[in-house]
Amino acid sequence: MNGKAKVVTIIGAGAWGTTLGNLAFQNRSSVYLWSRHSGEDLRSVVCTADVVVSAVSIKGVPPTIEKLQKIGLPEGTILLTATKGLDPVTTKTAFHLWREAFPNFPLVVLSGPNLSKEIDRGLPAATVVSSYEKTAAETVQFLFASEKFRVYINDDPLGTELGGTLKNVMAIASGVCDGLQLGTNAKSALLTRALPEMVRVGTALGGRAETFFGLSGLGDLLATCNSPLSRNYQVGYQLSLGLSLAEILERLEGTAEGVNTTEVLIRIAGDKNLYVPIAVQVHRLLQGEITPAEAVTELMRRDLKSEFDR
Ligand SMILES: NC(=O)c1ccc[n+]([C@@H]2O[C@H](COP(=O)([O-])OP(=O)(O)OC[C@H]3O[C@@H](n4cnc5c(N)ncnc54)[C@H](OP(=O)(O)O)[C@@H]3O)[C@@H](O)[C@H]2O)c1
Ligand SMILES: O=P(O)(O)OC[C@H](O)CO
Repeated sequence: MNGKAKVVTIIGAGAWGTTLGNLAFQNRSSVYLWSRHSGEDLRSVVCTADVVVSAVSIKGVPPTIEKLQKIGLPEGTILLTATKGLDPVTTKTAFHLWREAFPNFPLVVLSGPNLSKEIDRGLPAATVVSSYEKTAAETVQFLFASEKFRVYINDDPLGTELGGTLKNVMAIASGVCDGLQLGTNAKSALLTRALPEMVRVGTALGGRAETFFGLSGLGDLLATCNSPLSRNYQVGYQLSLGLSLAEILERLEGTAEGVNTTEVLIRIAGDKNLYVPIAVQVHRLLQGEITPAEAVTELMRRDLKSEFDR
């Protein structure tokens, strides 16, 4: 299948699934946006699709995979995952879960600095689609690319996905930084130190270091850590105002994957002996063990070290 795909089924009618559906529709694809609440038969909309997109949050990935395994997809269907999270049970990324479940299907990751509300307004943005199968990546590239949405490809799906996943933890820290009005120097220091922390974890989990310096790593870090549109940033910002995590999540519009990702990341870091000082403080903050101000103090009073150590 070359050029623009004709039939796209998007599983998950949340903010991101809806935005991706609109992008594909504007490119003249036939788009089915499927939600658990739509009442539509999933089998009928996936079995006719050239591309099946999973735009569900990480907690929805295992049940979605289970449904599709029961249905059985036609050979050659391209699977595209747009989730940015870590599975709390296995600690795996969505790419890993999809790969294990559908080893013989072309699998593509989409990740980048993509705040859906900006894309919905028609503002220009760029993203990355990544796959070990270049033809599948190119098909997805043409499926979504437009003058408003520039789509790059690469062949590091894990690194691409982990950039988008790990930056959510940093976005919570960034929201705290802004909420406490710590200033531009502090924000710059935080984001600059966040990137090597992401690289350390991301490469330990199989991503390539260079990928984290691209759109799906640094690009998404900058977008999410600087925008009040980010749900993860909002969590950090509101924690800094003294709200409890439970209060924040109750009022939050949509999913903040970083809350779960932080917890899983701390487990991974413990198992693999990875140095993740920012994530540790975000975790303690989310657990209610320390205040936002104490988290900042803890980061500032660590042993002095060489800039490029560990
Ligand atoms: N919003 C963005 O700007 C953006 C951009 C890039 C990436 N992402 C990523 O895309 C993913 C979805 O984000 P979102 O913004 O669309 O979230 P959202 O608006 O909160 O929607 C949640 C989505 O997850 C699905 N879901 C939740 N629990 C599920 C379960 N138990 N079983 C099956 N499906 C379940 C929902 O499916 P139903 O429709 O069936 O309810 C819905 O599609 C996240 O990993 C996020 O990090 C979001
Ligand atoms: O609203 P957030 O924090 O999930 O961020 C949305 C996207 O991941 C930004 O690229």
